[in-house]
Amino acid sequence: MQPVRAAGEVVKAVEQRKRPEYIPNRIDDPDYVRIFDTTLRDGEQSPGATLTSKEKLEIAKKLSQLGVDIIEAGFPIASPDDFEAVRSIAMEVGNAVHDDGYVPVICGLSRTREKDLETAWEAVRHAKLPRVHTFIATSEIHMKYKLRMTPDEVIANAVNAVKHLRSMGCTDIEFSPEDAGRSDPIFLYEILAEVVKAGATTLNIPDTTGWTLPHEFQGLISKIKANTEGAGGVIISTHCQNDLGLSTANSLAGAMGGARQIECTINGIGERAGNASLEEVVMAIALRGKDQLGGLWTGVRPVHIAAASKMVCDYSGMMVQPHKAIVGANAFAHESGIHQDGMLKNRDTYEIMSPETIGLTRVDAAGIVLGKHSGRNALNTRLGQLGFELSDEQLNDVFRRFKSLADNKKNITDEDVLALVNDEVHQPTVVWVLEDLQVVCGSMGMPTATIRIRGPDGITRVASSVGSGPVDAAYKAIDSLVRVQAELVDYSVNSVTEGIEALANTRVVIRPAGRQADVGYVKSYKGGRTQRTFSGSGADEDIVVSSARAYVSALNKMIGFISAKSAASAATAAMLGAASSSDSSGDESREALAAAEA
Ligand SMILES: CC(=O)SCCNC(=O)CCNC(=O)[C@H](O)C(C)(C)COP(=O)(O)OP(=O)(O)OC[C@H]1O[C@@H](n2cnc3c(N)ncnc32)[C@H](O)[C@@H]1OP(=O)(O)O
Ligand SMILES: CC(C)C(=O)C(=O)O
Repeated sequence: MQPVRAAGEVVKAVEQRKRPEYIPNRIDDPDYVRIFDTTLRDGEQSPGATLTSKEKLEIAKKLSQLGVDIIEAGFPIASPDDFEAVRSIAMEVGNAVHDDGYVPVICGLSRTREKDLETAWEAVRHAKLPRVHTFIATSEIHMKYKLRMTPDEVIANAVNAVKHLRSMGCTDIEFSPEDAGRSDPIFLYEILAEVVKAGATTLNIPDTTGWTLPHEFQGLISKIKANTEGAGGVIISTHCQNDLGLSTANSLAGAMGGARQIECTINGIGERAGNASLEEVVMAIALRGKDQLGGLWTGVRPVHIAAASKMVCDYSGMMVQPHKAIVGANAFAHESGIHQDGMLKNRDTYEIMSPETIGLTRVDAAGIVLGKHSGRNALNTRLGQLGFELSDEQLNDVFRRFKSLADNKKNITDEDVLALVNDEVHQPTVVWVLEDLQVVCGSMGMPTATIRIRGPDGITRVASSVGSGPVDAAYKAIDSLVRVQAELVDYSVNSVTEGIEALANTRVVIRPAGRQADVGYVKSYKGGRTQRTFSGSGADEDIVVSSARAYVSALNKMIGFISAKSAASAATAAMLGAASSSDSSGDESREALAAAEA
């Protein structure tokens, strides 16, 4: 087994290896696999992923930093903008030679038509290492229905295209028999042999519809390799679409079958279900190349993967799902208790690579995300980071409440944890009880709330207020009677039952503000101090009522804490609402409180 810390060393060692000199139809190291990135061509074919020329140029620079061998920059005949994007990438990125002599090959895609080929060559030819990639379909269904050509016409088109490229001075020529995965292998051998004779230097084998299985694709590649070997030097390449979710597996199987170029995209974006994901292919080879893939290696520097992934997400608008391998938000996050316990004891228990390997740094060394499945060890560790040392008994109490909170709230934040501890330690000694609430709201006029609330002295008071919305109006009405100053830190609503009459469960977190702002801080593990917070929850079919209940409950806890600190003062007594008037209006109660405060 390759332990993870040692895997980090393996990655570093790969990064320090010098890639073989670039020769189109030959690689002097038999284990070196070229990475051909087609994010800007196949990736841009993802519905809705259109990129501007400027974005393409930025991505190409990032790909060069990542160290991919070939950048397929676009399909120049597709539009003047595509042409310009490919041309500027060829001029700029294709001439920016790195200190170690590496510069990416810049490639443009083209049909077999002369005008396409000329446009593609014109777009790339100023790069230091220009390549044109031409293709034509070879499966029966494509030839018959799409191209409406006989197999002989397809061969003639392919051969003429390669010859035309040669005649223009292009010496790095990739040819793809589109839909090879569903083509007759005998026909493939025939057309591939012809294009190699005509001058093709790379034979790319596209599984255009993601139809093949790994063992099948490996077999196809090894037979193609055996059949073309006699034709002279040529590199075999894979291009696997992901329709059955097998693109990475098929690409690796292709490499095991003898392919020495893998086509892939950042985040696996591409036509339909996408393409093989660069980060998956590269990391699989980096981590398992030595022991399981016959010593294969690539020139990609994994430490730039996270940044490249983020850039492609941002520019293409194609978000990565949270559980995406390598680059998903959860790829290095651990939520369940048993895993968190393992991670805290030794990170190799649940991680086969560290996030730093792909250029990520994480705040929490063990990648712990508190949630429904967390255990005591994880919670206690986070509490320790937040500056708390709890007895076993206190931990058990907090843990019980933590579990019930996690049942209703997806993400448990540090604020939640702080509020739980504070709530547990500072139970309310005085209680305001929300009796009634009425709101008027809608698209006309000012949202208004009227509340009837009973104070700790047993007296019921009424107040009204306007606000920016019904919840805000209700909170302001409550504030006018319960005279503590609080700032809302967090507000969340979950429906705890299904259907139209679902029960809304609201949770708020508040902290003392204004005159009370200075009451009690805890040390934060990020440095500095964190103010105490107090949480409250309320449930009701009416979302405003549940919000008001949650707020009153949090206020009660905060008042309990403040009163414990200064129980004897008259001002505190007033603040707690211990005024003597009975069933009064908001104004009367405010006057009574003001008098008591004086
Ligand atoms: C598997 C792949 O991913 S291949 C790459 C796919 N990418 C793209 O298509 C994106 C860019 N494409 C485009 O902008 C346009 O399709 C263009 C500019 C290339 C062509 O546009 P149009 O000339 O209007 O043709 P249109 O797209 O409608 O049809 C494609 C034509 O190319 C032909 N064709 C398809 N592949 C090839 C090929 N490899 N070689 C020659 N002709 C081909 C088709 O048979 C069809 O011909 P027809 O019009 O005589 O029936
Ligand atoms: C142009 C070729 C390589 C392609 O994208 C495919 O067949 O999927």
